[in-house]
Amino acid sequence: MKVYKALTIAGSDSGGGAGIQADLKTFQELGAFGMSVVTAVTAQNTLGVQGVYPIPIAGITEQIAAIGDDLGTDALKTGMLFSSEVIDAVSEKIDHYGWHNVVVDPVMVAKGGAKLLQDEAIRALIEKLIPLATVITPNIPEAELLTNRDINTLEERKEAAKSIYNMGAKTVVIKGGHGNGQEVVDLFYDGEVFEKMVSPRIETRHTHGTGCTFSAAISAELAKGKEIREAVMTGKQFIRAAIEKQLGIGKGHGPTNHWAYNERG
Ligand SMILES: Nc1ncnc2c1ncn2[C@@H]1O[C@H](COP(=O)(O)OP(=O)(O)O)[C@@H](O)[C@H]1O
Ligand SMILES: Cc1ncc(COP(=O)(O)O)c(N)n1
Repeated sequence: MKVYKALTIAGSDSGGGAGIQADLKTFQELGAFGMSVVTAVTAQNTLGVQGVYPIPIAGITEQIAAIGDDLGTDALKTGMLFSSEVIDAVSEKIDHYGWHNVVVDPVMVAKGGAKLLQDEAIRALIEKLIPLATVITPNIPEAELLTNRDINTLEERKEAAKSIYNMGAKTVVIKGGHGNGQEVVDLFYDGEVFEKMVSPRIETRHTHGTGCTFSAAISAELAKGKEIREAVMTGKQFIRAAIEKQLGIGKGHGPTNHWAYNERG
């Protein structure tokens, strides 16, 4: 049996809806062997983030080396990286191991408002990590911070996608979960064509971990050798099912349902 390996380099969410936990569940559902590098531990649930405990840099680079020197990986994603020091160290290691199929989810702020990336780290993201990205998946507020401009119209979103592409990412997907209207439009750009990936907007407050799950699904598909566009389409189908059949747990913004895509829950 061919084993497809996928790695997540991200923060831990004790509540299980986002971060490392969402990523590993997604990898499992899509048939990839999941591995993880924890960059920070968060005390978190559906009500918000109660605490952030960053892992020391040596602890992060040793976890990456443990994987790089033994198992290797077919694809990886990055999520919460927290500081420019972590971004520098992670980028250096990705380069060192020559890892391809790199999905960058430029996580900055949790849905409840807690900061998951320090302000000054945006520069490191642009200079070090984005040039290594096969796919980058900012939401609209993240795309605004990366490009230093407001995004209100589709035209402005296209301009932002071009600008992020010019920072060195091979493919840019600006997600539309934060917009409003009947449809959710994720804008895909590969340097040649723009494609609007459209699905009905599901009315719900249970969207904790949607970005994490979406980027993890893309990584699992890339690990299996799928083309980038196809991987993003599957990511969109996976997250749509997960939101549609959300679990209704927790007192606040609940997690999505990682079983739903395979119709097991
Ligand atoms: N209410 C919704 N209905 C349908 N799809 C959604 C909804 N909210 C988010 N999505 C999808 O989930 C993915 C993550 O989007 P988004 O919520 O913008 O990211 P983030 O979690 O990073 O803020 C995207 O593919 C988006 O289309
Ligand atoms: C550890 C961790 N990483 C990422 C997110 C962002 O979650 P979302 O996917 O809802 O933007 C989070 N809340 N916690």
